[in-house]
Amino acid sequence: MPPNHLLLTESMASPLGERHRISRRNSLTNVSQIELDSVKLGVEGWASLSAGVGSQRNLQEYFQESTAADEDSHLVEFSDALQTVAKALRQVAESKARTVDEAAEWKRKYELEVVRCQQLKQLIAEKASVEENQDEKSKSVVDEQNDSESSGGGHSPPSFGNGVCCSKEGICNQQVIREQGFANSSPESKDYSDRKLSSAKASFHLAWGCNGRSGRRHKHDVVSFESGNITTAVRSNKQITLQWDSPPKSVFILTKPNSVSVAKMCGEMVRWLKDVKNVRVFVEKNVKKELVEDDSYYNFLLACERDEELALLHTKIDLVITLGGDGTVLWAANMFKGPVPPLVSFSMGSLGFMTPFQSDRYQECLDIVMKGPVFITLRHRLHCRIIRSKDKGETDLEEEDHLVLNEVSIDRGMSSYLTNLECYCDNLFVTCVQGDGLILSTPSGSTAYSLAAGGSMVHPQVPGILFTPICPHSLSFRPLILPEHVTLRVQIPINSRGQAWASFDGKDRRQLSAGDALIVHMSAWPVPAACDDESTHDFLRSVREGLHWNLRKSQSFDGPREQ
Ligand SMILES: NC(=O)c1ccc[n+]([C@@H]2O[C@H](COP(=O)([O-])OP(=O)(O)OC[C@H]3O[C@@H](n4cnc5c(N)ncnc54)[C@H](O)[C@@H]3O)[C@@H](O)[C@H]2O)c1
Ligand SMILES: Nc1ncnc2c1ncn2[C@@H]1O[C@H](COP(=O)(O)OP(=O)(O)OP(=O)(O)O)[C@@H](O)[C@H]1O
Repeated sequence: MPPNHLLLTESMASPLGERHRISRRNSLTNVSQIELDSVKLGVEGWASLSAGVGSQRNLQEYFQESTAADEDSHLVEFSDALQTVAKALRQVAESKARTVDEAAEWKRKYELEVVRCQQLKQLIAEKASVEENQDEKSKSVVDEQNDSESSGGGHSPPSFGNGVCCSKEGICNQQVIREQGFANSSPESKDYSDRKLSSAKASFHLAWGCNGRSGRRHKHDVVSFESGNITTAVRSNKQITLQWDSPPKSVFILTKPNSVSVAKMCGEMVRWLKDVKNVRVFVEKNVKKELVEDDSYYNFLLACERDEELALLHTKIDLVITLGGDGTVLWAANMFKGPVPPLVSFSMGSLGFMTPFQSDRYQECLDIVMKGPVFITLRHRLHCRIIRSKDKGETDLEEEDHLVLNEVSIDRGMSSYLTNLECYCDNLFVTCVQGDGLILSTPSGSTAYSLAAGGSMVHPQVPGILFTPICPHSLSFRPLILPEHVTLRVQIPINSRGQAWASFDGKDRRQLSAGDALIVHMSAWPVPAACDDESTHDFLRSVREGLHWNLRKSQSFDGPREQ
């Protein structure tokens, strides 16, 4: 027995013990395997000693090396296993998010289909009533003729314009305003007065031409109505013209709050619209109250008192007028969750990027717009849907919809962590936003928050969705512009460190928790904004005058020095 036998067996105990533990954890070995290993190690150690190489130091090094190598290989195995599990978890999360997304998309299609069916039903009912009216009319004419023939005189029957325009033109914006169920209303009932208001809504059509108003090229009608509401079913990047078929009869004025000059202008405009233009004027509830408090003359003003009335506002209003800045335009757009009547925005704010009309020339401007034809910019909006995933339960999903004219932004709010936003475009993974957040903007919003975050300025008629990161923590994360038809999904990963916050046109902040998703696509309901001059001229003027774009003193040229 060598003198250091004792030392040898003690030194062997520790590494084998460690190995034993690891093997047990992995359930790969059993007792006999460990015994075999011990014998092997003992023999190898003994052999090296007996070969005369061994010293106490050599033995220690030998055992340290073999232990480290063993541990390394098990750690590698362990980390491989962890990676496989992580990959599987990610695939499950992705497929779940995809399913949620697809469900939302189907729901959206279903809702559109329901709307379409309702409109078709309305159309059919409308045609039937027109035919009935015509039958009755011809019958009464025949009756009258008979009467006059029999009595030798008489007068014409009362004329109801109901549906004549629609029967003549096919689809026009009159159709949407006739709510079902009015047929039996008595003249005293509220329904009847609503109906009177509704059926007085003006009719118009849109057209686009390649060279604008003065162009010689033929202008084509754009059938972009769905029962009279402007949709983006047919989008055109050409200049669009709005032509009234009958003059506008009802106007809704929206004003910036807490401004004396705006309130004064509103009062003046209301008088002019009533006395000179003879139109019905709607204002917000609080505005009517303030005006009436000052002067009882304003008692004739109409205001929507109930939410249900607000939801049907588009069926009563021919023209929306805003007095304020861009915020008032956003406010007006937000009031219409579906179709939006043509909008005329007067500049009474500081920047006024989307407010082309000068308020001191309001009579002249409104005269032109109400007479038509007038150029309009179809400002596209984004439809945003928050899908909540409470406790990750499949059935426990809450949904919430928003329509934005500028943008939806997702930021880190009060959290000091970087955002971790997984972004998908039509279910294709795009990127993970690590930074302060992300802006999904319309071309109209490209000159607002997105611009401040480094996004491009885009003409409002260019169809697309801007994908602009906010302070990304990566040198190569540049903004993108995606085509208008895509559906974007921003997913808060389950393992996200912090929460995120979504804002819609800078308002209605909503917290997004891990597992929640935001789905964004182009809405079918744009804001038809009247142009002062023409869409491109208005845009370039705003860029130059509002933002002082590329303002620089020209270099001087005094000519070459004379030799
Ligand atoms: N860092 C930023 O630039 C920043 C930060 C937050 C919000 N915003 C913008 O403010 C908007 C909300 O506007 P608000 O008036 O209710 O808030 P606000 O009163 O804070 O005004 C924001 C400013 O943005 C301007 N603005 C708004 N929409 C614009 C557009 N489409 N093009 C050019 N400028 C525009 C307004 O004229 C105003 O000067 C949000 O939709 C967002 O785009 C910008
Ligand atoms: N009718 C309204 N009711 C309540 N709030 C409104 C209304 N119209 C506008 N606002 C809000 O008032 C704020 C200021 O409005 P707006 O941006 O039009 O004026 P401004 O700040 O003077 O103009 P600018 O944006 O050009 O600087 C905005 O936050 C907007 O959301």
